[in-house]
Amino acid sequence: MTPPADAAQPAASTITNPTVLTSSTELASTTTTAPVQDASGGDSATTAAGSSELASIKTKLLASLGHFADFPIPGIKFIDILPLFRDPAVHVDLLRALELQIQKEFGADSAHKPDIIVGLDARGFLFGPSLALRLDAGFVPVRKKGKMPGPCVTAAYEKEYGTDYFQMQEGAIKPGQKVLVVDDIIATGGSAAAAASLVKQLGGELIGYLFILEIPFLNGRSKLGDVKMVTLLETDE
Ligand SMILES: O=P(O)(O)OC[C@H]1O[C@H](OP(=O)(O)OP(=O)(O)O)[C@H](O)[C@@H]1O
Ligand SMILES: Nc1ncnc2[nH]cnc12
Repeated sequence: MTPPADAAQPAASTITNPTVLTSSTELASTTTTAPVQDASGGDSATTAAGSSELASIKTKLLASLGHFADFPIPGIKFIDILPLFRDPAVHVDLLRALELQIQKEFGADSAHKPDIIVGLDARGFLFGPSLALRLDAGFVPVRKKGKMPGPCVTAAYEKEYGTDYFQMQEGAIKPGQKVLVVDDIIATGGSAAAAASLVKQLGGELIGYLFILEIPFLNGRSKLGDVKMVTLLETDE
């Protein structure tokens, strides 16, 4: 199967901590258009308190992940993000951390305020719509082939354990709209690169990717080209 023909340059953002992406670097001095306010009236992600809150939440989120050997096929170490949604307190923490991470990474640059959050089938649907509401953006799904009515654009891709097809409904993104692609995990990067190809087919402007978790040894970010990639957590498994 031919993977999407996206560029193969490493993404701009670099991860330094092998386990938790804490805020060791200075936080952005300004915020996105949907800032989170802290108790002092400042934007949370710009304060030391915001930075410390983000680090603390990340530790809790990492501890909530599940780990399963040989699923869905032998040799795969499957990381289960579903426990993040079982406990409402952890679910709230997750959304808060994603919002803070976006503030930190994208700052107030209006060029990086998304019009549309694109979530990938199926786990990107678990948090994409909630995040879109927080960012005052629309939500558009990328689905596996054959699930949506009407004319669709299609992209084939290979992932860590197989080949698949993604689709997006024609007209779901208007030409020139700024798009942030979100998903739970980036492994080989095949799924995210296919989603990017669909966004481009519809004329959207891809401004970045956001993942809850990265599996770095699979080097998925090498498939994403020169587009900003933000990840909350990473694992060395
Ligand atoms: O970086 P990649 O190698 O492409 O892998 C990452 C993708 O794999 C998983 O989805 P999966 O295709 O298993 O579908 P699901 O969400 O429906 O379980 C995961 O939710 C990502 O979408
Ligand atoms: N190792 C993994 N764990 C969970 N989801 C995945 N999607 C692709 N690879 C995965």
